[in-house]
Order: sequence, then C-alpha cells, then structure tokens
Amino acid sequence: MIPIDGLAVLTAAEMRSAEQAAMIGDVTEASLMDRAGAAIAQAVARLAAGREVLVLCGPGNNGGDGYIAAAELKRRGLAVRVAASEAPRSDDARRVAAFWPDAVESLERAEPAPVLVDAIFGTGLSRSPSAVVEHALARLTDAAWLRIAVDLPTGIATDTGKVLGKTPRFDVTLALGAVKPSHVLQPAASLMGQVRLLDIGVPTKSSARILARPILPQPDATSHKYNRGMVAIVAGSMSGASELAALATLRAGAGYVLHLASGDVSASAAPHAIVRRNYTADALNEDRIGAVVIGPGLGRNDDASDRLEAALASGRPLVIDGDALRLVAVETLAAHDGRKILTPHGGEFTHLFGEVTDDKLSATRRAAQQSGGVVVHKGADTVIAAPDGRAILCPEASPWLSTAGTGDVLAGAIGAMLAAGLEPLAAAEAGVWLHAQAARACGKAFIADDLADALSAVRG
Ligand SMILES: NC(=O)C1=CN([C@@H]2O[C@H](COP(=O)(O)OP(=O)(O)OC[C@H]3O[C@@H](n4cnc5c(N)ncnc54)[C@H](O)[C@@H]3O)[C@@H](O)[C@H]2O)[C@H](O)CC1
Ligand SMILES: [K+]
Repeated sequence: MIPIDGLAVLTAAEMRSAEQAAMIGDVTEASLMDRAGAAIAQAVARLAAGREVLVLCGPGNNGGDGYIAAAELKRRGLAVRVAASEAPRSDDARRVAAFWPDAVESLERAEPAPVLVDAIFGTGLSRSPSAVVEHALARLTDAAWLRIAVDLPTGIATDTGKVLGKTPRFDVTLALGAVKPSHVLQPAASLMGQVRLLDIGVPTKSSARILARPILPQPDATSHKYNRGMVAIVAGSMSGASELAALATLRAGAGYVLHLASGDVSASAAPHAIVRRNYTADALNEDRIGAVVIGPGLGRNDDASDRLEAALASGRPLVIDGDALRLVAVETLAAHDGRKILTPHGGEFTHLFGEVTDDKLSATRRAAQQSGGVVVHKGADTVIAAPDGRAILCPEASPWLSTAGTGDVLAGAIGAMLAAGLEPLAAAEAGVWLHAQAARACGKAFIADDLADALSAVRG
C-alpha cells in the first residue's frame, strides 16, 4: 500500500497501453490479475485485522481481482464470503472465479460483514450500474465497519472525476497499477477515503502526476534580501487582499516584498517587513524584482487595467490572480512571451477559457497551451498544467480552505517561489504544496491571516 504522492497518473486508455506494453515473456493478462489479487489480499488482510470479509465481485476483470483476493484471504485463514452481481463474463474472470472453493452468494440477499470489499466494477465501467447493484452496494457498505474499493469504487468514471450513479463512501481505495485521474478529481475523490497504490509490476510513464513534496529554495551564506527573491505586489482598490498576499510572500521565504498601492500607503502599518510604496508603472522596472503578483484586491476599474498592462509589459515573471483574470484576454496572454502563472478558481477559469465540458485535467492542459502560461486551476482538486502538457493533480488539502483570502495567500506563496528562481511549473507546485501543508497545520476554522503565518512553519 504505497502513498500516492508524486506518482504517475494514467487514464483508463493509458493504463491499458501500459498493461499491453508490460505483457512480454511470461507476463500475461492472467499473471497481472494474479498479482493484483495477491496484492489486494495482502492489503485487505492487514486492514481487516481478523474480521470477517465480504467480497463483492462483478462480471469483468475487477470482479476477477476480487475472486483471487477472496481465495487468498481464505487460504490465510480469514472468514471470507463472496457475493456476485452476475456470473463472470471475461475469460480471465471465469478462470479465477473457479479458484473460489465455496458457494457464491447473490448480491441482493448477501448478509453484511464488518469488512466490505467492492470488486464489482473498476476501469471498465461505461454507464451507471443497475439499480439492483447500487441498492445492494449501499445496503452492504452502510452496515460495514470498513469499506475497501478495488481500483475504483463502483460507479466512478475513471478519467473525469464524475460519479455515474449512486456511489457510497469508502474508507480505503486500492488503486491497481497506477493512480487514475478520478482518484484525485472531484466529486469522485471525495468518496474514496484514503487512496493507496498496489504495485502490480506494470511500468507506468505519464506527463501527469500527483503533487509531491518539492525541493524548496534555501538561503545560504551568499544570500541577501534581493537574491532570496524580491516580489512586487501590485495592489488596487481592496488593499486587504494584496496585503495578505504580501504577508504570505514573506512567510513563504521571499527576501523583499514591495507592496505597490495608492492613496493609503502607510509606512507605519504592520507587518513592518512589507515595504509599502506608491504604485507607479516605473516601480516595476526595478531590475531586482524576480516576480510580480497582480490580481488580489486589484479591482476592475481603468486603473486596474492600466496596472495589468504595465505588469504584462514589465517583462518580469508574473503571477496573475483574482481580478486580473477577469480583465485579461486569452489572446493577450498568448501574445505575451514572458513567464507567467495563472491561478483561476472555477469561476475565473470559466470566464477566461469557457465552461469545462470534458474533465478538469484535459481542460486545464488546454488552457495552459492556449495561454502559454502555467495554469493553477484551483479547487478541492487543484490541477496544475504547463503549456507543454505536463500536469500535476493535487489531492484535497483541507475543506477549511474555503474561506476568504486563502487564494491571495496562495498567489503570494507562488510569487515567492517564482522570485526565488524556480521555473513556473515548479514554483506553482511548491506554492500549492506549501499552502496545503499550512492548511493542514492550521486545523479547523482558521482565517487566511493564520494560513499566511503558518507558511513559515511548514516550509522546512
Ligand atoms: N491495472 C491493471 O493493470 C490491471 C487491472 N485489472 C483489473 O481490471 C479492471 C478492469 O477490468 P474490465 O474487465 O475492463 O472492467 P470492469 O471489471 O470494471 O467492468 C466489467 C465489464 O462490465 C461491463 N460494464 C461496464 N459498465 C457496466 C454497467 N454499468 N453495468 C453492467 N456492466 C457494465 C463492461 O463491458 C466491462 O467490460 C481494473 O479496474 C482492475 O480491477 C486486472 O485484474 C489486471 C491488471
Ligand atoms: K471496484
């Protein structure tokens, strides 16, 4: 049971190709299923801790995995029963169903057990399961003490994060061979509990992977405030949001943060470490600025548009967030050849790139390609994509992040990483990772100011 951080993410079609490529010599579909079954049995035995197990088997290879696992669990001395929705249909499932020595119960009449293993449907699901299957699954999961899904919970589309029918909540999902997009994309991911990978010896390569602990820039004896990273925050009509971004930038490790506002520039405001100056377009021409953050609290008036234009013209690496994403056009971004990171939430993404009609991973990759920037498509399932197709999927950090100002904190953290010299995709990943760690450290009902402060403690 391998934690999924940093692992390759494969779609159902990519997984099938990886399996095909792995089938050389004595590796066959049958031997892969045997490995999967053995790995599932080992994981379930550990989790069940001696309790009775009920394995639900479907007609395809997901069901096949279930039959082998059940036989192996019985061999290990556990109390195991098998219930099936229908007879095995695939050749491999038929072969392994014969390994199960006892009677197979009917799904509708099966009595519950404390440990429920769902091997009804996996990556082969093409439509919502029948009402009979959904009803039995709901009844048996409700009554179970521990719910384990094999590969994917029944009823989940593999690539899109969509729930095709009524899928109950699971405690553990054992991804076979590779993580799939729906293990992270919402709403599917919220039904899976802990996701762990079971290695079945299929080599996997993909341009998409799960968020991983980044290598963060560290100061050394040659560091000074400017080469640690100087970040300019372009403020606008709501300076609270840009102040939060500025605080987060410092807490994420930047050496110098310049807050460029107008009107209420007060040198005596806390935190005193933020350098506050009047905004002028010229201020962005300071050579030592390693990143400009624009958007938090910018507003959408003519001043805001002028500031955005100046930021785009400055040639500095940019973090474009909030209001700036409402003011800019995709064509302008495409024509701008500097380094940039866009951080839209769902509404801003739709405004800029249109409704997501397929899935969040594909849509974010397209947006990065169209805009020529790294796109951080925020949400409980943040997806980061680069114009060259590389993508990073981020498991949910904390539902308590749904509070005002947390996006400003993220923009600031990413700005700090960009100014410290990380390339845009790495800067975006590092910022998202820090933000997630800070949220976990803050616990419940925190406010964005706490989150910004927590960045320094989790930075490591
Ligand atoms: N990852 C690997 O390398 C391996 C994975 N294995 C397991 O195989 C399944 C995928 O198996 P497959 O037979 O392709 O699909 P399913 O078992 O999920 O589905 C069975 C079958 O049912 C039909 N079907 C689809 N939707 C419905 C529906 N709503 N109602 C009724 N029938 C439906 C469809 O024709 C499918 O073919 C993967 O998840 C792993 O668990 C292998 O064991 C080894 C290697
Ligand atoms: K399943």
